[in-house]
Amino acid sequence: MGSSEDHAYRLLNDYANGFMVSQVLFAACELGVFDLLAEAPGPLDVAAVAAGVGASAHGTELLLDICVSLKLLKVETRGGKASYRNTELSSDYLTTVSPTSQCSMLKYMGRTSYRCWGHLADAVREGRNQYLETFGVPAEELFTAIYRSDGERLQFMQALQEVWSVNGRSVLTAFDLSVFPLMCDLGGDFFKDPLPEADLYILARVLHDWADGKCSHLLERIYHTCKPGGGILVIESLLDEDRRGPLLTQLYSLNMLVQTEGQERTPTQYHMLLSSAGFRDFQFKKTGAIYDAILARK
Ligand SMILES: C[S@@+](CC[C@H](N)C(=O)[O-])C[C@H]1O[C@@H](n2cnc3c(N)ncnc32)[C@H](O)[C@@H]1O
Repeated sequence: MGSSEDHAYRLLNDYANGFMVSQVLFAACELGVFDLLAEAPGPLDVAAVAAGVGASAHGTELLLDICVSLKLLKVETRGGKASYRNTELSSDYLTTVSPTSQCSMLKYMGRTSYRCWGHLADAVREGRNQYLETFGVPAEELFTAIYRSDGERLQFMQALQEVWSVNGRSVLTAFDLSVFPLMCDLGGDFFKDPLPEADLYILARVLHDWADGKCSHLLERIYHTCKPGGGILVIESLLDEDRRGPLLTQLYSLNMLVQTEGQERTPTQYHMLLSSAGFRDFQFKKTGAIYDAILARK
């Protein structure tokens, strides 16, 4: 007990040091390490990477070697000189040119979510998001901090799309949507503006931002505008019914606490919200990927 050989102690250390791994990813993307290596004609040494990303040689060397340990980079040493190149993982997901790039998502997480998570204990204590403490923005303005500049707005938009470049297929093929000729992804102010008439309304990662009252208000508005026989496709990460998993969805729910007014929900919770708004024929599909799909009909 209590020795560094102890499994429990190692696990504790892994958990405690996990934030450093996230920061390595965020920083390497922010500095453009993977893009530089993707554009280079061959592997680059520390001095070339440091010069290319405008960073210190010492810091760059530490960062690159950790990336090797994390399997984000490969290193080869010739004549005592180390040269680095991207692995398949970083080429696929960490270079901006890749169609499955997650760079904007990681930059958004580093610049926005991570900063809110720094106030997690307060969020738990107070049961509300931490925008005021983190960005000086009123807690009820959920998207003011995220859209705090044109650059951040664009970054967030790209981040949203990046997730679907990897996860889109599994949620859009969960149900046969060919019976819905006219689909609508809502824009404008969906709480106030008139909604366009459609056969299918897609609400992806929207309900998890809001408390039950606002979700019900939005779903009732959609129900009233939806064509008879039409439907609603809700795309969210579903919690297990006992709310004790999956771990990633539990973490997302905590993220909703620090960043929104909402939470991740179980299939039963979504069923209740949808049926009280009038929707019937509730079906849900766990896709096995990060996001799941729910379909209900008018
Ligand atoms: C978590 S994002 C999900 C976006 C997109 N559906 C996706 O899955 O990639 C939530 C979106 O809701 C939008 N939003 C927030 N309040 C809104 C409102 N009152 N009317 C319309 N859109 C709103 C935000 O701008 C943001 O783009």
